[in-house]
Order: sequence, then structure tokens, then C-alpha cells
Amino acid sequence: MSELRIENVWKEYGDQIVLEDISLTVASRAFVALVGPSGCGKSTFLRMLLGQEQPTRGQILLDGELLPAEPGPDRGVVFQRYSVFPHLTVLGNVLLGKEFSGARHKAKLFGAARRNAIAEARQLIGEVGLAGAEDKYPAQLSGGMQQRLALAQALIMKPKVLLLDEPFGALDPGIRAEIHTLMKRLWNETQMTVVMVTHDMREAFTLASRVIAFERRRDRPEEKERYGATITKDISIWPPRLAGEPSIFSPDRDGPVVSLGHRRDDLASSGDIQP
Ligand SMILES: Nc1ncnc2c1ncn2[C@@H]1O[C@H](COP(=O)(O)OP(=O)(O)OP(=O)(O)O)[C@@H](O)[C@H]1O
Repeated sequence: MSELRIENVWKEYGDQIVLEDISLTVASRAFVALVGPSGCGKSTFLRMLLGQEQPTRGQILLDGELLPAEPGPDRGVVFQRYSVFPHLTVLGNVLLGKEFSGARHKAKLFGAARRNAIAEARQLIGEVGLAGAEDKYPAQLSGGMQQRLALAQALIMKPKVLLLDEPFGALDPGIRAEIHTLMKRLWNETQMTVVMVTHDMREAFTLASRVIAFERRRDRPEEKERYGATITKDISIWPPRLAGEPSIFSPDRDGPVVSLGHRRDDLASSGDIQP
């Protein structure tokens, strides 16, 4: 389970109201895309889900429990840039979360715990398409590879919620399409709920199960400080996209959505995809 409930949340910085009375329930395993004009508070909202910022009013619950007032392993995050540590190798970056959580004081694992963590990290590195790059440093990777690494780094902790702040915004269109396919697969194969900020409507409608728009209802320049943004559109994709279930599109607009839970030949025989 990984249901998010946002209840009457406001966010103010001094006199500036950024977000106004946001209420929203995000179902477990949903993929929500947040869109809206620049500066309307999308990243601020994401930082509140992460626990980096606190609501001025209202509350946020994860599976019925108040969100802790700090980031934790139940929430992973990937930013557009600088999500990974430049002085650590690919393997070191993916292992890092395990080392911090497994050995809080020294941030280093030993013996069997370390061997198991390394095996898990290597498997995840393979799953995001970076096998063979384990000993490379981020500067030796392309932008797309760095974002794959950032995803692996977030996923090793098996977060309930994955928060994405324009994670693919700086990538070339071809690379972006490839990483979209990866993102769909990861969403289908894991149990996590995803909340992604994007400026790209096509990306929002390609990946998400639900698209939510934030906007100021009263956008007069002289009132900018006084009114925050709120939810102005809430669109559920039709036909519904459900994590772990094959798309009824044949094939899906941006590549087949195939969960490992469904063998390709099963799907092919059911007519959903070509073998
Ligand atoms: N720590 C802070 N202190 C004061 N004001 C802040 C802080 N963080 C954000 N803001 C203000 O909150 C507003 C919303 O910023 P935010 O970055 O959340 O918007 P956004 O919708 O993500 O924008 P963009 O799409 O351009 O990234 C902006 O006016 C910004 O200046």
C-alpha cells in the first residue's frame, strides 16, 4: 500500500501564498503527473511530499500516517540534475542508501550484508540498463545514463512513493523516449506510487495514470502574493492505466507496457501485443 492523502494543504513563504487549500487523494500505485505554469508551486508541493518542506496549514498522510517531517527511505526522489554523487561510482551511488540505512553510524556495510547489498545493487543497475558501467563515475555517463542511475539510486530502497521533479526534462527526445519506456516498466513492476512534475504535456499523458494541473485562479499581477495556486484540473487517463496490467492499446503509443508478471507469450496469445 502507498496511498497519499493531502488534506487542505496551504504553503506560504512570508507574505507570499504559494499553494492554497490543496486536497487530493492519490491511490496506491497511481502515477500522477503534476503540470502547471512556471512558478505555481509544483516543486514546492513535491518537496512537501518528500518532507523537505512542511505545509503551513493542513496535513499530508501516507497510508493513513502523518508524513514524517523529514525525508525518509519510504520516499525516493529524482531531480532533473544533481541527484547522484559525482565522487562515487555507479555501484557506489546505488549502494549508498543501503549503507546509510544498514549501518547508520559508519555508513559502511560489512561481510554478508555488504555482499547482499552489492548483489542487489548490481541487479538493479542491470534492470535500468547500466550493466557494465558499475565502475564508471557519473561524469563518464551520458545525461540519460545519469538519470537511469538516479532512478536506480532511488529504487534500491524500495520506496513506497517515488517523487520525480522534471527528471527527463534535460534529455534529448530519443533518449527521453527510451527512458519513458524504462519508467513505465519500473512503475508496472514495482509497488510504488509515482508523483512526477513535468512541463511536458506529452510526457504527462504518455506516462501518467492521472494528470493534475495547478494554477492560480486569480492571476492578476498585483495579487500574485495574495493568492496561491490550487488544483484546477484533475484528469484520469482513459482507458485507465493500471500498474501491473497490460495496456489495452496495441501497442501502446510509446512502446508496449509489459509487466514481468505477464509473460510476453501470454500477452501475445491474448492478442494484446505482437510476439
Ligand atoms: N524556500 C523558498 N523561500 C521562498 N520562496 C520560495 C521558496 N521555494 C519556492 N519559493 C517560491 O514559491 C513559488 C513556487 O516555486 P516552485 O519552484 O515550487 O514553482 P514551480 O511550479 O515548480 O516552478 P517551475 O515550473 O518554474 O519549476 C515561487 O514564487 C518561488 O519563488
